[in-house]
Amino acid sequence: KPSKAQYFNNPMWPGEAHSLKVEKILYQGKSPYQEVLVFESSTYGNVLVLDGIVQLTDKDECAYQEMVTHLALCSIPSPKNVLVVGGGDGGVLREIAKHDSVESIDICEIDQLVIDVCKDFFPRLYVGYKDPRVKLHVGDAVEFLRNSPEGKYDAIIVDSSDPIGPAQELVEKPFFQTIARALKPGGVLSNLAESMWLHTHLIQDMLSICREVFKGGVHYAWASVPTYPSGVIGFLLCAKEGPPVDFLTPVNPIEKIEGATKDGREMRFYNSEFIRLLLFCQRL
Ligand SMILES: NCCCN[C@H]1CC[C@H](N)CC1
Repeated sequence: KPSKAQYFNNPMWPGEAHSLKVEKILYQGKSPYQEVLVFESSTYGNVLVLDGIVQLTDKDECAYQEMVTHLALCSIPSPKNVLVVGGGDGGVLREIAKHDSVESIDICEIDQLVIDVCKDFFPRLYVGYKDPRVKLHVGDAVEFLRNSPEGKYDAIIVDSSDPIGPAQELVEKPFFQTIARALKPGGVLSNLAESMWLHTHLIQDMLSICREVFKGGVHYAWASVPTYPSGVIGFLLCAKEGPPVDFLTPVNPIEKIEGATKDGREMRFYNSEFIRLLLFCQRL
């Protein structure tokens, strides 16, 4: 059991710690990559923790999964081939599946244990794997992307853990170059991009790398996720050179997705009013 002092030692957020009241430990184990913990909290439902870092909770996962997915997929007219890097819990798969234009969804997750644990304890996320368009690859995403055909994907979503440990190389230039190579001209990337309160230097580094690699434009967006440090998480929205992409003027009919309340496709966070507000702010 870590000492109280050790709680403040995470290099991603030194000097701060976050706590949730634990009702019951549901799973505790270790994969070749990380320690995996699932517990039932008193106020946020079930919680997934990897190497001591909260990855998602039942209550607020919708904000992250919807935003990291729809900010990208709503910015291109009709996404067909989509790749998820990481995302082993299945939440992003669930969100991608709401887009009828999508024909194939590849997912490359390095840790099979994360998938197995989410199957048992996060059914509302694991439902993403039920979609027949999903093809799961368990392995290293850098390797997977290197072997992917050039220009295969309309959109790539990098839903990784923090850039320490297994995900360290996912914020370096070679990785973004392999992403750009795998995207179609005018294809889009939505990439986890940490907190603007805590990681400004990392975000600046990622922005400058992405501005070199993605000539179609780079934007930083964020969402409120109360159980992430500082209560917000960011996303880098990048477009590969080609047909113009305007992230602030969604071309993919959001109403069509939101309107489809059939079979539980309603949104719990993302909505077109919100985007219009963003548009409005952007044009002030
Ligand atoms: N699909 C949920 C993945 C969560 N991604 C990360 C979890 C840890 C956070 N500090 C940053 C986002």
